[in-house]
Amino acid sequence: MKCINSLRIKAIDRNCECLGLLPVQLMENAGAVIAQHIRERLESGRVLFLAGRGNNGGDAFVAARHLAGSSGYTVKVMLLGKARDIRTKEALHNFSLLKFSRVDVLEITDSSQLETSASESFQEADLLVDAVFGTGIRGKLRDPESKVIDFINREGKAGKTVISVDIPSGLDPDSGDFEKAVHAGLTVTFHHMKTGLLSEKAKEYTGMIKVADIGICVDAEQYVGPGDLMMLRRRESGEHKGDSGKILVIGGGPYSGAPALASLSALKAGADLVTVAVPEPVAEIVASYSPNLIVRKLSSNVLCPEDLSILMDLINSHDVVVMGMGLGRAAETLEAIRKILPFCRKAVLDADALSSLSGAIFESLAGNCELIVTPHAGEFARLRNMETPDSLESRIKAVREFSEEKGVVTLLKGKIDIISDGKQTLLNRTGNPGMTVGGTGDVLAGLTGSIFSRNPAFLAAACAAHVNGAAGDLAFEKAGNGLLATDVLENIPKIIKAAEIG
Ligand SMILES: NC(=O)C1=CN([C@@H]2O[C@H](COP(=O)(O)OP(=O)(O)OC[C@H]3O[C@@H](n4cnc5c(N)ncnc54)[C@H](O)[C@@H]3O)[C@@H](O)[C@H]2O)[C@H](O)CC1
Ligand SMILES: [K+]
Repeated sequence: MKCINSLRIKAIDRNCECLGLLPVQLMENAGAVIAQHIRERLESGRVLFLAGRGNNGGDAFVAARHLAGSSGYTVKVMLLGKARDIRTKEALHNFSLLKFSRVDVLEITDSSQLETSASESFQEADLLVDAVFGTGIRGKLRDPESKVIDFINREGKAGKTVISVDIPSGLDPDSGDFEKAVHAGLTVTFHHMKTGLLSEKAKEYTGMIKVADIGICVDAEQYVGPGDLMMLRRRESGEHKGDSGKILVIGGGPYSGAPALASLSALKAGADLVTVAVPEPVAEIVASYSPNLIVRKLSSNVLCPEDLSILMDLINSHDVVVMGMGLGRAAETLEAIRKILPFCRKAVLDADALSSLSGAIFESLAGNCELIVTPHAGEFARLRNMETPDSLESRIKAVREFSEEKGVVTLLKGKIDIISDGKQTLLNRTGNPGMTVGGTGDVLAGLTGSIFSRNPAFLAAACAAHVNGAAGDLAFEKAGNGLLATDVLENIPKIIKAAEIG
């Protein structure tokens, strides 16, 4: 059964919104499902909704409005807080819909009200709807919410049906931990099972669990979108130089542009410091590309095992090593890469470096180097020693299996990029045919390394693919198929800024 955590839900909601499916529409669907479950358990009678100030409460407002419209029900909403304090615009939207004659709303601002005026509402009710907290619960419980949970459980013990909206209030949706929680008879959770609901300790609180479809479009979940970028770590004020990433790019040899593109891309994606280590003959030219780059000369005209001594300090003093672009495939270069990798904590391997990878290498890295590989279809075929399938479904399967088997994150570039860590898989559909121009892969590798320095590997690779394609789409608007890798490079800060992750 597919399980999901509260951060992912927020990302999917945001992706839905960017695809035109608004949170209030999802809330309307959620509330309608709750109303249906209430009708199935209570043909007529008095229903008390305990509504928190977040969107969990918003779902209850919608369900209350549905029931108020059906004959045979008396509907009361106990709002925990003042309507004017409702933070989430969606919940407020539904609260405003509640100003109907047939919905009685009680604002509970102080726990003492529960001992007096509000307590008979609990006794009179035939069914209670627990919508105090959903996936937005944080930290220690405060009153009146904490007291309301006691009241709900008291009535539940007295034999009343308690339906919990999304999560029994008080349970942590991801861990299932709780200080205290509602004992639900039925939990109606939305879209996917929540990991916390399946935990041993939560079992006695959830009652029967129903997973309800609320109309979330599969694209919001399957394709990288602004919601996923929202999950990236943000730069905090007061950070020190280097906190936003120190990237070591090891590239060049036959080519000098490739390592420069990767290095500049890492800087434009927000890295604080980028050092680029290149063979001696191209060092001057790479340095001439930009004063922003710190250039280190390797010992000869291609990367070779003797360079390890030069590189050791650099590897230790940088967060991520991005390797491959323009290195060429000389045997001594591939040998050098195999010697370097075990000393890296985080690495992005692209282009020629991928030719150095073999089963033994992957095994030697397991556990000490987190690796992201960014092959195109041809490089992926060489990595796997078999053709890269044509169909998207078969490619997804191949990428997932390869990633799981090798213990790496794979970003397989294509019309639709496929990103997997062997368990999760995301697709990316930003980008355009103009991006087949040379150098865009180098830009992507540097961008990936930069985001990876501050985020988990899978999320970093997925978001890098999205940002790179979006930067390429901006370039396409201006230059069509004449776009250059440097145009993509120039657009990266705009995309990063728009996603507020810079
Ligand atoms: N895609 C979906 O699954 C949808 C889910 N919906 C519902 O939205 C909630 C999540 O809404 P959110 O506003 O993020 O969180 P809550 O409603 O749980 O808000 C909590 C509320 O309570 C306050 N609070 C948090 N912690 C505490 C505490 N320890 N003590 C007191 N108060 C606390 C906080 O300030 C919030 O205001 C999800 O569960 C679903 O029910 C959408 O409606 C549709 C899409
Ligand atoms: K709830």
